Amino acid sequence: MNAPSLELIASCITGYDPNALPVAQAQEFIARLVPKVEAVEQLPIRSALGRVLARDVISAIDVPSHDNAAMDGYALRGMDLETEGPTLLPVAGAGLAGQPVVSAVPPAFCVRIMTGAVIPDGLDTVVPQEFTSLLPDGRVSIPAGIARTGDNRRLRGEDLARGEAALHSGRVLRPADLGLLASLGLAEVPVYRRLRVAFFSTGDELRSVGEPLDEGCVYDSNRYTLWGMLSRLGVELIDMGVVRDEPDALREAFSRAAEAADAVITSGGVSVGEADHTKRIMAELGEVLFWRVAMRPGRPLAIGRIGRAERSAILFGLPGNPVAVMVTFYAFVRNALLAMAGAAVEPLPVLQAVSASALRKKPGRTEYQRGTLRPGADGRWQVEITGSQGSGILRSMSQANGLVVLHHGQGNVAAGDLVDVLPFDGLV
Ligand SMILES: Nc1nc2c(c(=O)[nH]1)N[C@H]1C(S)=C(S)[C@@H](COP(=O)(O)OP(=O)(O)OC[C@H]3O[C@@H](n4cnc5c(N)ncnc54)[C@H](O)[C@@H]3O)O[C@H]1N2
Ligand code: MOO
Ligand SMILES: [Mg+2]
Repeated sequence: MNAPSLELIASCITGYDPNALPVAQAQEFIARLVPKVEAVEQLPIRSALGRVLARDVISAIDVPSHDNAAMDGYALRGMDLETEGPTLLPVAGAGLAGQPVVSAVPPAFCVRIMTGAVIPDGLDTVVPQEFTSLLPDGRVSIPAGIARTGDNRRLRGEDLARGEAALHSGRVLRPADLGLLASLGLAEVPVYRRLRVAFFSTGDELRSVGEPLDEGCVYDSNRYTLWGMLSRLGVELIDMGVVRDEPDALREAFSRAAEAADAVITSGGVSVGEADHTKRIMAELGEVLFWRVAMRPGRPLAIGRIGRAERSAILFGLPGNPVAVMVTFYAFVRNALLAMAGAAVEPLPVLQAVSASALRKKPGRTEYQRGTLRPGADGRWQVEITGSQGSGILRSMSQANGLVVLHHGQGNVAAGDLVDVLPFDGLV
């Protein structure tokens, strides 16, 4: 991969300011920076759920392969329908799904037909049996005006015609897609190899769950939120644990991570404190642009590359504060990893909701507030902020079901104003 330098990418971004980069510019920068995996593997379709399709899938057959009935009833020729009075037709045979009518249907005859059965040649209309009556002489009676030519007929190729693209490369395969692939008779599909993502927490104060909590320490929660968010993206996870705020330990961890992974995510040590070595070590081993993104939470953020050119990994040095980790993941890392994995990244759904309270907001940065979305009595969505918004307060994140996005240029919000909300369900 021929990777341009970070400075070159940065210079392409208009009005680039490393001290207060607007979120949209940071996203653009990252989109230019990330390479896409190239290796492709062939997988049985069930194993491909959640994986990224690596080639367009073109249908080799018509689906369905024949015109067939959409209802249980009688198949007939539309031209035989009387306009005045009932239509009376003798029955020439029966067709079931998988057991077609074998002989030709004579003119002015109908056949008994079940849903999914092939419509015999020459017939074009299906009348549901509940609209008909069977006369003692064996003829079927269809009242006038209840049937029209072409009713209840599913046409050959109406789902997918031979030669049509069923799915495009970059598709993250969903349950309906597995069904669609199966309906084409495909047992396997080509998908990109899974993206490998290494992650670790940095900080002398961090203890892992299961360890005693020493004086002045906190449990490492970032590896759990990251694990959760990454798991939902379907990437291969390499959990490298907690790394102490020591340059040698960090050097060793970064080198190992860059060898093993396509992307490395760390939390902590990217600010200006005395133990904030992460950024410096990243710069020593790779190329780093340290931004103060104009956002809250998540202002300090180190993005770059690490390792040798031919085996370099993309680096996301996230701030240590637990909510900043999640917000920066949603704002930048999610889409970047999807793009690296070969996925066609779809814009996230944004809802407009009525803010239940006034919100203080300074123009000139993007703010993300944790909120609860509920349907309001007037049919509009309502959003209420979930308590303290400090970037170390995980509880208000856990209580929320979405992030209120207060945009770069936006100022204070009054109670009753409409705000944009990113529902968590769409996020990861
Ligand atoms: N003088 C300045 N100080 C700070 C600034 C600044 O601009 N100037 N920015 C603040 C902001 S905003 C953030 S966010 C943090 C980012 O700090 P670091 O990335 O250096 O992270 P740490 O200092 O290592 O930790 C910050 C905070 O988060 C806790 N933490 C860290 N890792 C974890 C973890 N895995 N699990 C749970 N909690 C974690 C850590 O104990 C600290 O309390 O800097 C501000 N300071
Ligand atoms: O980015 Mo920091 O999270 O505002 O505290
Ligand atoms: Mg710090």
